[in-house]
Amino acid sequence: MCIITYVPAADTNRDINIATWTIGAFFPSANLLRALFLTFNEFSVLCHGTKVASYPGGWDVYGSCIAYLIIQSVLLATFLVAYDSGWRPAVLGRKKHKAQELEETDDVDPAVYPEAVRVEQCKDELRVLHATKAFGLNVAVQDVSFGVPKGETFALLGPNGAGKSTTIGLIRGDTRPSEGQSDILIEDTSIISHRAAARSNLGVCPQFDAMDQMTAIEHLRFYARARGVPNVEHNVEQVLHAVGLAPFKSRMAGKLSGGNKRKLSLGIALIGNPSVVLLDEPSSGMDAASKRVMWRTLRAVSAGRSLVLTTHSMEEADALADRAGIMARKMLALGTSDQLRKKHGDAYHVHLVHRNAPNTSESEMNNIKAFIQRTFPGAVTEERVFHGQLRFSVPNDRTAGYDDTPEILDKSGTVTSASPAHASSRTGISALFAELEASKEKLGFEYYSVSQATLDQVFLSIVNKHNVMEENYVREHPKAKGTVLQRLGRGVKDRVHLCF
Ligand SMILES: Nc1ncnc2c1ncn2[C@@H]1O[C@H](COP(=O)(O)OP(=O)(O)OP(=O)(O)O)[C@@H](O)[C@H]1O
Repeated sequence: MCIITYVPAADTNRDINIATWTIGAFFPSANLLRALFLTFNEFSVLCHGTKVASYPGGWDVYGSCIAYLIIQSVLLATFLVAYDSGWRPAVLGRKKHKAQELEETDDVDPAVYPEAVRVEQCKDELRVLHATKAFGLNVAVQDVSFGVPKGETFALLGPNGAGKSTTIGLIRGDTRPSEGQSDILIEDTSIISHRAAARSNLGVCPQFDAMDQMTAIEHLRFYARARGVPNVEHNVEQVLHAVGLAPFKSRMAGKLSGGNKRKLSLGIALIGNPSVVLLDEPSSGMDAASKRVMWRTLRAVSAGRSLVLTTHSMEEADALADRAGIMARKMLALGTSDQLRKKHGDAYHVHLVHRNAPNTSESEMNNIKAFIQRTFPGAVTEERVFHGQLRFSVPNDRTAGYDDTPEILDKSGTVTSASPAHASSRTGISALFAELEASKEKLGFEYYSVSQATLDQVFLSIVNKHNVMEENYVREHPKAKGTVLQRLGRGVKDRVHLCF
């Protein structure tokens, strides 16, 4: 339009040709547009002076468009294949840099470093090495390292915005790390430099079910063919049975229940029998019963594979994972549930109910509080007493809290001192029970329960310790005191496991 408006009429044809050839050299769509102009002889592009061009294959007719499109197809297809296989021109190379610096300045759980060292040399099916990803100035994942050997389920936990999905994106090869030292190896093949080869051993169950207008079995066949599985029918049947979808195989995917849709997503991830499977919130949106069916399915399919699971449900992580990593941008803590409990939730939580509840007097409750302070040094008692009920937590290693002559309550209710030998024996859950039983009658509490820290409490304890803020919270509440999780933590009540 600009050419027609501003260029003298005698030069219009020449300038339209120059413009469409120049733009067409870079954009395939410009060649299609020129071909359209030629077809309808728009702006008289098909005319040579007063005559219509006689040979359609000429350079100034369709020849230039066809030649440009052929060259562009070859170049772009080559670039696409190269890009997909992980190749990058040197100028776009990732910055060589500073994982070492990050390590030296970080203040994280000491268990994280041995894992980073172990994963450098081990033969785990999945190895994440110094994964780092920044979006502009926002560092979403910083120097995260972990390995998942065959047969292990690893749970990646963290608050919203902690970088879990970004880590999964890095493992999938969809997101490229920002740092030169980062690498992700699947069966010793780098997803960064050999994406297609590494992905042949990787299955992904995404957070949201991506279903098409096909039945369950058609979905599995489609993905089996797309992955180049040799014996499609056999593989599909195996997967249908493994995930328990055989009775629904002929149902349209859109008409499956929420739980069965998740199972179909899991089935798609298992097509081709990959050795590493990523599960992004596998039971999100499922009710309690379906969740448990899903967990059973996951346990059944986990044998002989490395599973990485992201979840917000500590219960799920506790039920499925052999090890868990708690992250908020960087890895904050890592270990088995028991190791994490021991390190970050090493306390027994006790819940007492007085026999006169709910009409208990203040002095009766004060007596119990005084008993707790005397008998369990280091115990933390909740300030509020709920109608004759009281909660307190006792550090597991209570020996450390005793002085040389600790006090205990004898049968007559008077305070006596214990020998050091007695003190050293008063550790562990059995000693806790013994002390509670010995004083139960005198102090008048009728029921009590003792539970270990849950993974929820461990999680809260870790993120509180590291002062982790939920994403956007600072922006919206600049004057807020403490982390969101601290505030949540104040409301969290201990769970009761053993009742007497
Ligand atoms: N494509 C992107 N562009 C810019 N920033 C991004 C992008 N993807 C993620 N981020 C940022 O990276 C950080 C980590 O996000 P991520 O989605 O990995 O967290 P998450 O732990 O998976 O959170 P959630 O549990 O809520 O899913 C966030 O601050 C997010 O805003």
